[in-house]
Amino acid sequence: MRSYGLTLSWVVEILIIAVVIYQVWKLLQGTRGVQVLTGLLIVLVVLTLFSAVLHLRVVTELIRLFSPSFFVALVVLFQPELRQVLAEVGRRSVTSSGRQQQAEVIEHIVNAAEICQRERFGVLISMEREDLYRPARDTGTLLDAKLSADLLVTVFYPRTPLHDGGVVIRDNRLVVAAAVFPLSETDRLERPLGLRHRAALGLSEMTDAIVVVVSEETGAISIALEGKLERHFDPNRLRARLTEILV
Ligand SMILES: Nc1ncnc2c1ncn2[C@@H]1O[C@H](COP(=O)(O)OP(=O)(O)OP(=O)(O)O)[C@@H](O)[C@H]1O
Repeated sequence: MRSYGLTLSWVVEILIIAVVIYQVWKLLQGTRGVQVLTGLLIVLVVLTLFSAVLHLRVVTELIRLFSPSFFVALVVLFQPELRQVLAEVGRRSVTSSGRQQQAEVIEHIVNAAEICQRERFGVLISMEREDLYRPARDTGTLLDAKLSADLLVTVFYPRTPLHDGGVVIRDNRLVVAAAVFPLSETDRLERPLGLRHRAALGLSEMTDAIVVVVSEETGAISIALEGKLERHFDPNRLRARLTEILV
């Protein structure tokens, strides 16, 4: 019986391409680039059909020449979305030891926030993810110490040299303390919230960091994420929310 050349590797290849196309399509739905992509594809398909039917040799040759640039244009056009997908793949492939480490980091932060809330110490903690905010390293004091709740409470103890400003945590290291974060220019910050919260918000607008704030004045715990301030956490809710975002 003729197999029409359909080998197992063909089937696998077709399946891979179908899955990739479906995932890319799902991801791009609703993004600003999808109309441009649809437009480009329509133009390309119509031109290819026309040139095939009418034997337009020059147009066919031009399409053949410019097809590779089309894929480069796609990468440029969807650079933010592609970055997001790759980051997501990276996050999903976090090993169980990575998850364990993140759970420990969260525990240190929650314990420190609880103590600082009780003692009314102002706290500003950035948990870095993909993006690295270089100015924090330039303005702050480099520590690169293993993270612990005690270390955080010590750093934010008032009237000590490092308590002013924010700390940056990457993985399970406290990288820098007394760092200056960018201030948000939003006019939607509620009245009693001042510069500490504005700095948390500012950093979350510029990077993908999760920023935890404890108010010196009220002890209220907040999270700044993607330019939004989530407020009124107690330690348990803070643990649950950070776990939801990170683990
Ligand atoms: N750009 C910044 N980067 C890092 N930390 C900052 C920045 N601006 C202010 N801070 C911190 O915030 C403190 C001032 O807090 P301020 O009282 O204005 O803010 P707040 O949001 O009202 O905080 P709280 O509720 O704790 O009083 C500063 O002493 C400093 O530690």
